[in-house]
Amino acid sequence: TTPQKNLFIALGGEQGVQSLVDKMITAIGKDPKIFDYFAETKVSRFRQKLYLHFCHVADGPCTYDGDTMIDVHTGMNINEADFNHLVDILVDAMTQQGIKNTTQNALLKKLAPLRQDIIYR
Ligand code: HEM
Repeated sequence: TTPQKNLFIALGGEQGVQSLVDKMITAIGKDPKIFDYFAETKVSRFRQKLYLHFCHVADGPCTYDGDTMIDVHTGMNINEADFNHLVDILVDAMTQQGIKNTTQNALLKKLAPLRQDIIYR
């Protein structure tokens, strides 16, 4: 047996990742610090694309067909504090869902390199 399963499976598969995305969207909707960025966002598309993106990043059986991280975040001028804040929202969602720390860290490690494509664009 392998101690670390496929990350997508460890995150709870389709249901688990969908639920993470839903929790994040709920949290963003109530968040005074970053809600303004999303004020004009079409939630149905964001929900679908964020799911596909996480699924793809976590080596799940998905093809991400959304815009590139650079393209989508260009013009937003997201700073480090706001980036970290969204990561905190993700961590809270994973913790609420009972995802263990090693699994949380594995996803965060895969997302970390994207930071440079997202901030100060
Ligand atoms: C690891 C961090 C992040 C990832 C993986 C990520 C990923 C994504 C994805 C997959 C989309 C959908 C793309 C599409 O519609 O084609 C998206 C859209 C968006 N992201 Fe991010 N994002 C991250 C960080 C952030 C941060 C820190 C902010 C702002 C504080 C942000 C603001 C937005 C907004 C406002 C949209 C919607 C754009 C629109 O309305 O079309 N993102 N992001």
